[in-house]
Amino acid sequence: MTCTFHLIRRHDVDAWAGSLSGLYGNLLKPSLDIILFTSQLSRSLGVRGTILLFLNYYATVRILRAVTPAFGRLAAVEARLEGEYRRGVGRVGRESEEVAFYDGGGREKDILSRAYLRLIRHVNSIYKIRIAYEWTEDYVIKYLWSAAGYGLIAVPLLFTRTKRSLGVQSDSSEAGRNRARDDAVAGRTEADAGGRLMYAYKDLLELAGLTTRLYTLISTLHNLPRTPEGQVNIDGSFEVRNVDVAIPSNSSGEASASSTPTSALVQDLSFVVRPNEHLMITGSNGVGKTAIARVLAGLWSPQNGAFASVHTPPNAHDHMEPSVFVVPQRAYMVSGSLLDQIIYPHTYPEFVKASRTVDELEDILEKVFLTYLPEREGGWMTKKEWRDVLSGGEKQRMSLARVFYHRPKFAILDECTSAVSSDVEGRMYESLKAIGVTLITISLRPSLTKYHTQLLTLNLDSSGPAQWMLSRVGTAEERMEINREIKNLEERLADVESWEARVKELDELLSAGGISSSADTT
Ligand SMILES: Nc1ncnc2c1ncn2[C@@H]1O[C@H](COP(=O)(O)OP(=O)(O)OP(=O)(O)O)[C@@H](O)[C@H]1O
Repeated sequence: MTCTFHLIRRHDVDAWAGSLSGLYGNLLKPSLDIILFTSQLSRSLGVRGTILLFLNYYATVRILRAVTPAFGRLAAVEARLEGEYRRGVGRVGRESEEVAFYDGGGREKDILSRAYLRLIRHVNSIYKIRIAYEWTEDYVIKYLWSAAGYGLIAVPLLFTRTKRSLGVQSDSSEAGRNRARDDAVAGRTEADAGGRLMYAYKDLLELAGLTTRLYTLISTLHNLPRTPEGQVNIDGSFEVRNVDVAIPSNSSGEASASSTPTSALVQDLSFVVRPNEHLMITGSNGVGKTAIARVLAGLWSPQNGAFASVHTPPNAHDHMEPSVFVVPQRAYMVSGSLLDQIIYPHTYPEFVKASRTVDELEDILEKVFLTYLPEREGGWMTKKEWRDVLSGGEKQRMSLARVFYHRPKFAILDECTSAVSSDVEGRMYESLKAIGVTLITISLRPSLTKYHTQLLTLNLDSSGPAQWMLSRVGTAEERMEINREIKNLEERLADVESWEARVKELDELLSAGGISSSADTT
């Protein structure tokens, strides 16, 4: 029994706790080492001690099982939320120009903030659950097992009548061993502190890297060019005067003061688009058509110093709808429901606040030939990755649906119907004009010219900026009148031959009958 007393000591108790932790960590399956350990220990503990030991195992497992949260499910939800947030950040980064054209910054910030808050709330809830769980785990494993250990140590004392003097002797030698062990622990702790300092250095380096990244982000944001001050034309026209269109030349994006003629894509551009006078901008690839759209939308500063100006019509009084709406070349689909696609960059609460209705949206879908979509996709509130679900032509028609929804005074359409068939394209253009939207279309399709009244043609010039020419297209009535006149003249030209033949006949008659012609008489 004395032997038992020596064998079961504090470090044995610690070892049990460690083994149990390992056992629990291995999903409660008895591992080989715990079986060996228990069998060894049972020799010293006897039958009662072993039964108590197993009862303790059982109690611990039941308690930990009862308090263990579903960590697997929590981790899966965390991964999904983090994925959603990162996908959102990636989308905005990748399609930043489209978002800027739509003026959708606020909407995107709202979407990303919501995704971030959902993630952070979930992570915080995991931390809270983890604290409660780890607290319970520590208490059960440390204290329940310590208590059990001491109980087992007491077994020989409680159930035998041997002399305690032996225990006293052993105590004094035990105290010596304990001191030695404490010294060893102190030494280990110092070494451990040194190790922690090294880890702290690594953490500091990581922190410095993150700080640099943050600094770069803040200084880049700080250096961004100020959005050009919008000048408003009270008469409601869109006016561009003496503007040089050039690629922003430095990282700060400021219009280059030394903007030489060679750096400008188009030089000294001027035109006025009055309401219902539609302008088409055409020219070969890379000539600078989209660059003009960027200047018109206020993304690039107009250059040419004080001479340059871009005047836009004033926004609506309630600021709910913009006076100018841009549909970019690449169709942009926002994350959200089918309804969100049409009302973008508005949110659903804004849609409700503006008293707009689903019936209106159905009318709009009719105008862009997408009436089948809500039924096919399972309703207006269906959420999908629309970028992948809709075809190229469907995405472009959805982009045009936004113009029908927002009804701006001017719509800048940057080759946004290139994947739509010509007849459908023409009908959509007619519908837009019918609701009073003035079009500024960028296109390479000559078939679109007839929907416009002015044509701005850009011609590439290898020696410098593109040459531009503004011409009048004419209304449909004017074109019909000209056609009528041409037909009339052609009909009259067809009679020329018969008139010539008659003149010849008359000449022959005069010469044969001796009748002198009026010309001869005179
Ligand atoms: N951000 C930029 N940085 C550098 N070069 C640019 C930038 N944006 C446009 N460019 C260049 O400016 C020129 C005009 O581009 P732009 O997109 O306006 O052409 P485009 O006439 O619209 O052509 P396309 O018909 O192919 O759409 C191109 O040579 C293009 O490479």
